[in-house]
Amino acid sequence: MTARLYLISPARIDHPSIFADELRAALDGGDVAAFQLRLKDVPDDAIARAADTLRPICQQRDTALIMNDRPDLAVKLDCDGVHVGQDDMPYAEARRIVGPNRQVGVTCKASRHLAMEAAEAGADYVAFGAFFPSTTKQVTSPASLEILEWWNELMEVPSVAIGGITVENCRPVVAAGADFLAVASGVWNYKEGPEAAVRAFNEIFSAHGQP
Ligand SMILES: Cc1ncc(COP(=O)(O)OP(=O)(O)O)c(N)n1
Ligand SMILES: Cc1nc(C(=O)O)sc1CCOP(=O)(O)O
Ligand SMILES: [Mg+2]
Repeated sequence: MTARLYLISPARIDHPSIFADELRAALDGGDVAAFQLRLKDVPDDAIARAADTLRPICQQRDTALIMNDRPDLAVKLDCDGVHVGQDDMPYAEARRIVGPNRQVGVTCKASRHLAMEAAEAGADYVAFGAFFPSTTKQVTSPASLEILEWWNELMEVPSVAIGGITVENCRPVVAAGADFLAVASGVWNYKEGPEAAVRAFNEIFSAHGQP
């Protein structure tokens, strides 16, 4: 299987209806497996407004809507899943809140042990990072491609690679066997715009899948 794109939102969406046009454009660029609503330092009612505006766009394109950090809001706002980090809450607590029918993804940084633990507990995917310096988040755990290769050889649970991934630098990450590439800045700040970025990522993924 070749890689798929997992799009991460900007940390602030001040005008959901304006951002909706950007998201539509991005999803017009091609396949996007998931869109994570990753709003930081924003009140719950603003997260709810964004989710309500963006959910139908995701549903129309078959893109899973994933809530960051907050399993309670994933349920309340009818998201397809939640992503939790090591400082958010344990996997088991997130699963208890969202139930069996929503996805739970877990940040595993650059740790084989954390990833094994999450997969064995039932996580739907494990996220490794950061593969490159990021302008979105100050990253503290540089990850190397070997962890993706090792995981790909050994495990069925999908891997997500994150951190500073761009159209220009993504090829080795794809070749290492990541199932999903999670990208924020590399799409929203792409020189030719989000639609062109998603198209370019998908062209790289398809080319890699060719015999
Ligand atoms: C797909 C994906 N992978 C990793 C993260 C990072 O989660 P976390 O460590 O909880 O950091 P914040 O994103 O909450 O700042 C993610 N959000 N998504
Ligand atoms: C949210 C996040 N988590 C990371 C990790 O390493 O766990 S890196 C990161 C930032 C992702 O945005 P960009 O694609 O702009 O670097
Ligand atoms: Mg988090």
